[in-house]
Amino acid sequence: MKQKETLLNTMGINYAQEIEEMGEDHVGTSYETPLRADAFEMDDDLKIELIGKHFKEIMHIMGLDLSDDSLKGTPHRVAKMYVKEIFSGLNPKNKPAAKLFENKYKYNEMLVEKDITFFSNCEHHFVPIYGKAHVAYISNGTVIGLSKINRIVQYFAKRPQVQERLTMQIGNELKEILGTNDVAVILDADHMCVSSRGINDVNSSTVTSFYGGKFEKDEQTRNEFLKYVSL
Ligand SMILES: Nc1nc2c(ncn2[C@@H]2O[C@H](COP(=O)(O)OP(=O)(O)OP(=O)(O)O)[C@@H](O)[C@H]2O)c(=O)[nH]1
Ligand SMILES: [Zn+2]
Repeated sequence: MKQKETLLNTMGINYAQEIEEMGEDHVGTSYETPLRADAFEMDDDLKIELIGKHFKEIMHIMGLDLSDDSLKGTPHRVAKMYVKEIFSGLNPKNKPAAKLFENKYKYNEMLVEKDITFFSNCEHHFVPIYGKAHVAYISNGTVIGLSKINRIVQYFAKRPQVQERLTMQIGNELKEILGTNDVAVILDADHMCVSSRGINDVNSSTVTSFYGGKFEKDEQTRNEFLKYVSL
């Protein structure tokens, strides 16, 4: 109960003032998602309750009749979807465990996991970004379970994102887990904030890349990766 009271106090005008007073301090300076230090003091159930309340208010302001039986469950549905699904990657407790193996078979070539479908959301408009991720690494004695590469991509995608940061978060996470700089990531994605609104361009897509170690320094290694990836 105390938790709820304290946290409710952070939700209104005071919260907005607090952010303003912090100025640029609350903005992340690196590839980390800019999160406040108290981001996970609230548990998921409370987050769902509060987001639902605010979403209901948004729908009410738009003039929608919340007694309509198709609309009345929407605030809770959206809140649950935000916390448990499309933004669940904000919470480090949802980070996938990386199953690692010893590279006993001494496979020393690059491994490419390509065409990993991902869904994310643009942090500027909160509408979908969706596309393919292509990931490569060269083992430094450790091998990662293939599905864990997909899971790492999905984990960082499930945040409000810009594509550049998503690319770097995936690349840096793999470097850390695998203990090697020899990691490459390419994302090729469509932004619905560009296609379904605004400039309404349905044909353009965005390509971003991350090259570490040999992928950065050695053109032949990079070209080999690019050969496997069809954009
Ligand atoms: N660099 C980058 N920009 C993005 C990404 N996703 C969306 N954007 C852009 O963020 C910008 C936000 O610009 P604003 O001018 O504040 O927003 P807006 O008025 O809705 O702009 P329009 O989309 O041009 O209508 C837009 O140009 C988006 O295309 C991303 O992943 N990376
Ligand atoms: Zn956008």
